[in-house]
Amino acid sequence: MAEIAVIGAGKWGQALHFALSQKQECFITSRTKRDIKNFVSLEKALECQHLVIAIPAQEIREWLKNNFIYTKGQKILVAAKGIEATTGEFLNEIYSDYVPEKNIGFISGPSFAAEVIQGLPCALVLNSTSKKVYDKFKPFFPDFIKVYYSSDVTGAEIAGAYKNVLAIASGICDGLHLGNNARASLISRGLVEMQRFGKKFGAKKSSFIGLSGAGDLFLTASSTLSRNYRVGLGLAKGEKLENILKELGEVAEGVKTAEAIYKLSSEHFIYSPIAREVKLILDGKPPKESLKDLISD
Ligand SMILES: NC(=O)c1ccc[n+]([C@@H]2O[C@H](COP(=O)([O-])OP(=O)(O)OC[C@H]3O[C@@H](n4cnc5c(N)ncnc54)[C@H](O)[C@@H]3O)[C@@H](O)[C@H]2O)c1
Ligand SMILES: O=P(O)(O)OC[C@H](O)CO
Repeated sequence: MAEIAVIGAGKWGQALHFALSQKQECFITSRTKRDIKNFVSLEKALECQHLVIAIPAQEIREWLKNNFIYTKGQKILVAAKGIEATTGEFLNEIYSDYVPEKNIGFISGPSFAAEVIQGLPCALVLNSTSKKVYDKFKPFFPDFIKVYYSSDVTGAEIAGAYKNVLAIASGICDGLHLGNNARASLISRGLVEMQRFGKKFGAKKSSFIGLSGAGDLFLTASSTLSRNYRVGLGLAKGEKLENILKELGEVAEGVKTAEAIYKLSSEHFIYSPIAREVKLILDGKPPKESLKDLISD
């Protein structure tokens, strides 16, 4: 029996499959058949003792409900970064109905799939309340990926999801040609904002200044390799969200996560001005008006 399989063959699933195939055989599966080495059926993938699930945040509840059978005590790594918009639930809350906490971990940190799939150096954090999950998965990773351990699942999840919303804001800022000063201010205020949001849910401060927070935020909010940043660029040009997403053809988790953060911030009275303006812009507010409101706040 193979040891490890990736479920979901999008950009990140394929990059993780490439990385995890360096030291051992690694299977991959997805809902549509792909021409990838070691592509197998879902049934076969689920027989593996170690699973890496790279299905986007907004889809995972339905996918788990319809496809997931947890009978073998598998160890699971969740590779998505997002918060469910309809409920405001974090991924660890959704997965808790299916997988015991001691057998699940969450990947975070700056990691563009396009670079990982070229074997370029990368540092990730494996977040789990059980260090045994880290101990199991760490040996599977290739030498070009350094994997750190953290027990702060909530902090890593919030940081990874929130930075996508801030990357949209940063894309808008650059798309409006507001300059480097403005972008640096936005990113640093964004870091404070996500930390404040995380505190409300019991996240550790240290997660926000490390790889999961600042690391991933600096990466995503300053590169056109980021889908979320590119959504921001399109919005600044006045393009319709629907068209931007169609052209992107890949998931930009920040779009739905902005809704989730807006909902959670309203319910828990958290001051989240940047995420709020991103949500309003996604709903049609002109970006220049948002800027005025942010500065005068
Ligand atoms: N691409 C990156 O650089 C990167 C890096 C780190 C984390 N992530 C995160 O990983 C997740 C996946 O991103 P991606 O880059 O692979 O996106 P993608 O758009 O390239 O692929 C998404 C994949 O999910 C599958 N999928 C979508 N809905 C599904 C459903 N209902 N059932 C089964 N499969 C479904 C699609 O078929 C596709 O293969 C996102 O949460 C993203 O934020 C991406
Ligand atoms: O392309 P994005 O914006 O989904 O970002 C990808 C990763 O999360 C970067 O770490």
